[in-house]
Amino acid sequence: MLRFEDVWKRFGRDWVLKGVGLEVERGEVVALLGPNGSGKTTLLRLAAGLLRPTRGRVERRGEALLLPNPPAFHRHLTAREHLAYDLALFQGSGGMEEAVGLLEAFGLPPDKPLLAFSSGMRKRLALLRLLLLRPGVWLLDEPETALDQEGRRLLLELLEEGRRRAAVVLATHDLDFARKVADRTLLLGQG
Ligand SMILES: Nc1ncnc2c1ncn2[C@@H]1O[C@H](COP(=O)(O)OP(=O)(O)OP(=O)(O)O)[C@@H](O)[C@H]1O
Repeated sequence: MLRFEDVWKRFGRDWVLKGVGLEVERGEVVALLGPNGSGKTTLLRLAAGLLRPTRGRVERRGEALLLPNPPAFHRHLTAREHLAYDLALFQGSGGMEEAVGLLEAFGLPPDKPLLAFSSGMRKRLALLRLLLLRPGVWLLDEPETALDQEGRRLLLELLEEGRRRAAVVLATHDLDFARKVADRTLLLGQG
């Protein structure tokens, strides 16, 4: 579903990624590890097609959804309005009835503007979009942050679902979390 072939990325004079190779198929969860500034977010943005490699190739089959950290939303919309907007943009996704059911299951108020959501609530909404919009490639930037215990439980369940439906790449600083959820890890920032 996702393939990086000898990918190099430079910003100005600084090389952030140097010859990254990566292949992720449906059914696999790969964790990106590495210190601050080692290029994890850059790799996710390349995978999403938001950046181009300076050298090398990035290939992807199917739609990708990037969950940035913190999640980015149109803050004046309510959760229900935002999901209606998302559904209009994404092909092959679920319907509004499913959206409302998921909001309930994730404990989120449908009619409150998102600017009144806490950071954990925004994170939950971002995770919910993965189930609703059904992308083939899930790109998650520090998905475990801002979540309470119940939110973390939802995330672990969601990643099991992700493993069934998609190719999943996630960036994290939490080694225990990476060990628990990932089939493989890729360590960035090593020379
Ligand atoms: N658009 C950009 N323009 C210039 N430099 C950038 C840009 N995006 C990222 N960088 C630089 O690339 C390097 C890698 O950044 P990136 O955000 O990918 O790291 P990261 O591993 O995700 O870090 P963190 O763990 O802090 O989230 C940093 O030095 C950063 O300043």
